[in-house]
Order: sequence, then structure tokens, then C-alpha cells
Amino acid sequence: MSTSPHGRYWIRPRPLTGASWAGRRIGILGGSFNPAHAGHRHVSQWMLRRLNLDQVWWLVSPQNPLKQARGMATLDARLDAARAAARDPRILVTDLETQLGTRYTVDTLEALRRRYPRTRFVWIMGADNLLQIPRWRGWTRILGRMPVAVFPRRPYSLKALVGKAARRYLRNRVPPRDAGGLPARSAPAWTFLDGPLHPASATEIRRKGWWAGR
Ligand SMILES: Nc1ncnc2c1ncn2[C@@H]1O[C@H](COP(=O)(O)OP(=O)(O)OP(=O)(O)O)[C@@H](O)[C@H]1O
Ligand SMILES: O=C(O)c1ccc[n+]([C@@H]2O[C@H](COP(=O)([O-])O)[C@@H](O)[C@H]2O)c1
Repeated sequence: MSTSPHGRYWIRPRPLTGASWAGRRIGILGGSFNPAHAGHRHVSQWMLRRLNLDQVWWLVSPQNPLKQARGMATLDARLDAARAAARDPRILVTDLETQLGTRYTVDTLEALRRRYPRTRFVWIMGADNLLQIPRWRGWTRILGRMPVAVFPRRPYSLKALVGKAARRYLRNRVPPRDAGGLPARSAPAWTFLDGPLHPASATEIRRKGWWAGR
């Protein structure tokens, strides 16, 4: 147990280890969640349906290596807000990168594979991150290790689909009609889903002063 910054007690989210996750289909949505919003829930629920997932784990990052620490609320405050925003029993809010001691996604995915060797994971991200992923450490190892599902996001989708990552892995793209089989595929394999856009953005929420997380 630990205390949240607001004084309430909560049990630290700790996905079970070992055999209980064998064969399960889990989507991983990594993010700063500064704060979590309805867009994260929308993306997760579409992925649950379209990829036939059992659960989506929100990986609340201690610190995105490409973002400034300034303006980032504490991990506890972001976890609390994410738990309030998830509102779906199939979405599990986690501090897995803290538990695993990783900061870079490539290291996180490798540690997850070791910890859950028989679980079928899919890395989930919005189109903005498909555009940006060539700047992540070891990005080709990420795409080479885990199937990836991308959700469209304005105004990034078209640019992302002609970007460096999409071009490099053009032959590994899976059409949305076959997305249900993505968790069972070996990497590299990725899909760009065709679900309805969601306008929510954490930048916009902070700009409007709606997030008081510290
Ligand atoms: N409205 C949305 N539509 C599609 N993908 C989204 C949306 N909101 C967030 N995501 C995706 O969720 C993941 C985590 O996002 P993040 O926590 O950075 O939220 P954000 O709204 O993008 O925040 P910020 O504006 O601070 O960058 C990323 O892969 C991002 O692309
Ligand atoms: O590993 C990297 O180099 C890297 C660089 C930038 C972002 N990421 C990851 O991308 C995910 C989305 O981050 P964000 O801040 O856009 O929500 C989150 O899990 C970050 O840890 C990872």
C-alpha cells in the first residue's frame, strides 16, 4: 500500500506474474498521462474490440525521455488521475516502468517479454507517436519485437502514414480488417486502425488550466 498525494490509500497496481497471463492478449498503451483523458479511454476501448484483447495496460511513464521534466506532474498524481479516467475494468493502470526500473520503451518491452514470456502483447500508440518513433532509442528493435497498433489522430495521421517508420515497414503493414489477428503475429507487424477520431489532448487540458496535478 502507498499513500496518494491526496491522502487516500490505494493498492499499488501490480499485474500478476507468471503463468496466469499465459496466452492472454494484452495491449500496452505507454504514455505520460499528464493527465489521462477520454482520448486514452477511447483508443483503449477500440483496441480492445478490434484486436480482440483481454486487457489494455496503461503504462504511466515515470518520465518520457524526449519530454521536459518541468511541467510533468508527479507519477503518483498521474497514476491517480489515470485510475479515475480509465473507468473500464478491462483497463489496468500500472507503474510497470517503475517496477521494472526502465525508462526507454525498448528496455521496457524486453523486460516485459522476460517477465511474461507467454503473453501476447501489442504496443498501442497514436499517430503522433508513429511519426515520432524514429527518434526513440532502438526504435527498429521495438518494431522488430512486438506487433504495433496505431490509432489515427488529427492532425498527424496522413503525415505519419508517409513518415519514416511507415515507409520502412510498409511490407509489414496489416490491413485493419485483419487487425483481430495482430496479437498472434510475429513482429514486425503493424496496423493503422480506422476507428473514429477523438479530439482530447493533454497539452490542451494543461493549456486550459484544467489539470492541477503536482
Ligand atoms: N486523442 C487521441 N487520439 C489518439 N491517440 C491518442 C489520443 N490521446 C493520446 N493518444 C495516444 O496515447 C498515448 C499516450 O499519450 P499522452 O499521455 O502523451 O497524451 P497526449 O494527449 O498525447 O499528451 P501531450 O499532449 O502532453 O503530448 C500516445 O501514444 C498518444 O499518441
Ligand atoms: O524509448 C524512447 O526513446 C522513447 C521516447 C519517447 C517516448 N517514449 C514512450 O512513448 C510513450 C508515449 O509517450 P508520451 O509522452 O507521448 O505519452 C511512453 O511510453 C514513452 O515512454 C519512448
